Amino acid sequence: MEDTATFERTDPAAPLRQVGALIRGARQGRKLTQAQLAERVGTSQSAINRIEQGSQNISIDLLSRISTALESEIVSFGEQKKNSHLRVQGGRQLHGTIAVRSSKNASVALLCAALMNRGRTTLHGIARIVEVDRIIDVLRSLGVSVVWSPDGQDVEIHVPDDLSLESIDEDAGRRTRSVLMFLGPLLGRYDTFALPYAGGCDLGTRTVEPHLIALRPFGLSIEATAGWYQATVAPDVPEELTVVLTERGDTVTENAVMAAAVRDGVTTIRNASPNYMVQDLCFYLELLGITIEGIGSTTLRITGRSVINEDVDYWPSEDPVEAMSLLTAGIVTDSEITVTRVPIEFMEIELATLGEMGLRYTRSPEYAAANGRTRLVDVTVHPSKLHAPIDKIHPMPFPGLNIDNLPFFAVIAACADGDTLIHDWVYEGRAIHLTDLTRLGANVRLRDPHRIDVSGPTHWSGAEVSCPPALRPAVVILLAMLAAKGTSVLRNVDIIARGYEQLQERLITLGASIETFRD
Ligand SMILES: CC(=O)N[C@H]1[C@@H](OP(=O)(O)OP(=O)(O)OC[C@H]2O[C@@H](n3ccc(=O)[nH]c3=O)[C@H](O)[C@@H]2O)O[C@H](CO)[C@@H](O)[C@@H]1O
Ligand SMILES: C=C(OP(=O)(O)O)C(=O)O
Repeated sequence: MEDTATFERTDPAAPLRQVGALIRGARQGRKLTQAQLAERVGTSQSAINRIEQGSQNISIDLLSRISTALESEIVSFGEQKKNSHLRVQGGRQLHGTIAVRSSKNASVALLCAALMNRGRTTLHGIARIVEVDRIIDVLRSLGVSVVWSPDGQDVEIHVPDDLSLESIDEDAGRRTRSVLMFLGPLLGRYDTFALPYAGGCDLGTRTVEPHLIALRPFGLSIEATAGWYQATVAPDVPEELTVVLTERGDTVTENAVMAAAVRDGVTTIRNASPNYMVQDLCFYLELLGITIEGIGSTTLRITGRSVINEDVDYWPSEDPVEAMSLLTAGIVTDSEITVTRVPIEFMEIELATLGEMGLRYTRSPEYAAANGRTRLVDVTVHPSKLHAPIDKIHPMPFPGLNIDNLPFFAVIAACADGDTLIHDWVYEGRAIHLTDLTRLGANVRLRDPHRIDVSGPTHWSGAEVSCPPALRPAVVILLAMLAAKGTSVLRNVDIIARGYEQLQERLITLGASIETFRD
């Protein structure tokens, strides 16, 4: 077995944390305490603790002694990147407390929005995930200075007067759908520009048409040619504008909000998404001096400024989808765990639905997130006898059951007594990935590309599964492996890091047995 790290991250503290996590994983895999490992390599337990946390520099010499003690090559130099896989010993109860981190979707929106500010933007506690790295790569290729703090927690962004649009990192741009959110900020600054076609999860066709419809009233017209969106911006846009979105989509709303923020005028946006990432974006824009009425509703009235030059600090709020993922880990392993910092406004329907399925849970009084606006609670789930809901489970734009939280109901329904119909009307191809649960013993039947029937309870059994090429289904399979007695292997798990920061390592702190290995 090989546990190795390759250093590709833009966050300077990331390699240390990555190495620390690999050491912790390999040590736990060999059932050694920190004190026992310290004794084997001739150092102190506290030094091993700091190394595992990624908060202490480590010499090549000590690294090599640790590698020998753990019979594991922790770091390889100069080799090609190898695919990562997970080996899970499932069927164990989890215990303890785990905190939700900030969201992928707000982080990427805020990074794009920072393009509008000529002053300094510091984003605190930003999610350290691959999706963030990709957007940062694109920003840097445009000449934007993006600097991580030494502890890797915060990024400071300075935008130059002129962006080098011609040198945009095409490859990074193509791998993230969020690059679409450059449209809104850029149309406030340039008459013509080009962006590479946007990527994202393999969820079936995801149209860009709603973005083009939303931005047309701002003067934007787009021609799609050979893998590029060629944008042209007309000059004479009326001061007072009303934009009606044809879809209540999250990133399309963010694009319209940014286009409205970066112009002198008043824009009313109807059928806006009031979802969590849109709210985070609006809170940041308010700090930039933009007036926004109706935050959290479907009608936004925005008074923008064509020149924005403010030094601001912002803390994106906690991720409701990560909250759902962590709660699901507790639910499907029949455990009592506490998930802290749950953004409750965006989890209420999920918890109500779970309550109807028999989940016993308790929640703390509310407290404020670091942004001072989002309401958080701690949720403790208790082992429960689950039953299928009477009605089908389906998502809706906020305030409905979150579209990205839906896949977690598949593995939960598989633990519940009875038949559950799950209807993912949103994505053309996501429900299909959930049929991989059958590999672990679940009874999941695909009615059509949008609907699955799940019959439980499941007698889970360990299996080897190739990771689905979609973020949430990938995590759903991993969580099912935690429930399945015996050994499972999840192959090619790199996609998980697109949206989760050190998920495997954090599940290990709850008592999960997960080992990372490479080809
Ligand atoms: C970076 C980011 O923030 N990504 C989120 C964002 O992606 P994003 O905003 O890119 O979502 P899409 O535009 O792909 O919309 C998702 C799907 O929902 C459909 N749709 C959406 C709204 C609506 O009123 N009617 C409708 O039919 C779209 O046609 C599409 O098939 O929103 C999605 C839906 O919440 C989430 O899964 C993504 O995690
Ligand atoms: C679909 C998702 O994200 P993206 O829009 O980044 O593909 C997701 O977060 O589940």
